[in-house]
Amino acid sequence: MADTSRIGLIGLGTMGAALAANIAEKGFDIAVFNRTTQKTRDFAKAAGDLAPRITPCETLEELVAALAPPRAIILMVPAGDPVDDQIAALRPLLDEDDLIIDCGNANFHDTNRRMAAGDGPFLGVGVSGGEAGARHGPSIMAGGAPAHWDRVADIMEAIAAKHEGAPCAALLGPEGAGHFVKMVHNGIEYADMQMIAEIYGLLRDGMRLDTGAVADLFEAWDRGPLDSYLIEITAKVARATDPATDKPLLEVIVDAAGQKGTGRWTAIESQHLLTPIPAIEAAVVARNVSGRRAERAAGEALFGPAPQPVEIDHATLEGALIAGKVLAYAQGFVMIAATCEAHGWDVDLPTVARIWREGCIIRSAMLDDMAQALGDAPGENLMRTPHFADLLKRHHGALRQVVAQAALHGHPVPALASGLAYFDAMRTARGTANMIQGQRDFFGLHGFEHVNGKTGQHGPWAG
Ligand SMILES: NC(=O)C1=CN([C@@H]2O[C@H](COP(=O)(O)OP(=O)(O)OC[C@H]3O[C@@H](n4cnc5c(N)ncnc54)[C@H](OP(=O)(O)O)[C@@H]3O)[C@@H](O)[C@H]2O)C=CC1
Ligand SMILES: O=C(CO)[C@H](O)[C@H](O)COP(=O)(O)O
Repeated sequence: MADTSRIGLIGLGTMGAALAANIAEKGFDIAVFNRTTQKTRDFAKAAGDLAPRITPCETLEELVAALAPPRAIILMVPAGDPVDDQIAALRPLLDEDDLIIDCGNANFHDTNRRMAAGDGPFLGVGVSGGEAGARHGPSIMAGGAPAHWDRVADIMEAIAAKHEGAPCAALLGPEGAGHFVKMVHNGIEYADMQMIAEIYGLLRDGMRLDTGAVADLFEAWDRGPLDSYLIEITAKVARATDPATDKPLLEVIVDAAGQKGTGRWTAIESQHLLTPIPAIEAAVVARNVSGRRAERAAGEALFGPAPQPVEIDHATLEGALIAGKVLAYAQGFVMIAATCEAHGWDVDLPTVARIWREGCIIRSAMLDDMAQALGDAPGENLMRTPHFADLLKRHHGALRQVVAQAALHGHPVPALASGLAYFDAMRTARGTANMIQGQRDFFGLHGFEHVNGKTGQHGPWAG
């Protein structure tokens, strides 16, 4: 096998196959390998015009031999042990300057560990956009050493989505910075999806809209300030029919959401950092609750169904989603900033907003303004930047209406409610934690700070 391919890829699943075809289409010779050989053969057979650029390999040795040194090999396999196992199998076959690029949804702590191991050049690269994005232009969030990124930047930029001609791909920082940003991207994705699902619930159970009317509404919203990929596909999902039953597809999909870990990791990490991201956390919790189907049914049998009819005008629902979305993104950006500080990384938030503008699942027209706002006010919470503060001033009333009406009529809207609670808490100069400090001191003599500035103070119960 001639060592002529520019790059290798392991893992021809949903994402790997699409990414490999994208790479070949952009003119780079690629060698591919998959654990199950038949998949490699099927991929090569289906390659059509791209076949001359693709070298299918049936062993790792063949893959390594097919690559021009210094080699670069993408891993597109499930996060966790499969990545470690694949690295362990590959490294002995590679030269010491050959580069392994993990393009899966790795936990960034694992990426930090793999880089620190010093077994050879390594990049941790988050890829977003699902199968279609991987095939035609994803958003690419990389972490690692600039010298390693430079070796494959031309490929990554060629295959990435473009926004106004600029590639949605960037080296965001050292170590696991790319996988960290992808993780927070997914956390925002969870919140965005959950808020949309909550509004869908109000339309379905509160206002008795059929799926066609739901689709019409989301299509209309996609032409306004909410213009985004998730709103667009929400309309398409609502419009779809189940071929087996001819019913609306949404009626035959079980109401229990799956999850692969990135949302949960975001929530866990935020707790370690003491950085509040309640809308994202609420969305993770909502997925966990969704899985408790038998318990929910038992609750309904005991207490009666919660959701009651409610009338909320469409403009108010739209305004609530606008405010909720801004607050979810604001929480995600604050979390990225906090982590950068903790790890000594210097991830540029406007760059993150720009490379999310196209290709990724949370792409949204609002990200243009977010990139601008974060650039104009470095270090500021997005919710206090002039443009988004103005949006929140205009729409927090709608969010409040929706959360209040939902609560009064028994509709669970945890992400919207958490977004609102965050907004209210972050605009309340005098909070209520003085009571908590008093209680802590009462039962544990933990001490409190006096308003006169003296710390380590105690109440009259001490001593
Ligand atoms: N699907 C999506 O929308 C997105 C997924 N990702 C991430 O991309 C990665 C791949 O996801 P996706 O393509 O959806 O997954 P798929 O399940 O479609 O494919 C997984 C691939 O990994 C291979 N594989 C699985 N386990 C092992 C193992 N232990 N050792 C070697 N190879 C293995 C499979 O090979 P085999 O054929 O032998 O089973 C298959 O080729 C994941 O980290 C995922 O989180 C990132 C962005 C979006
Ligand atoms: O990374 C992605 C999108 O950006 C993947 O589709 C991921 O699987 C989504 O997360 P989950 O499966 O937990 O919903």
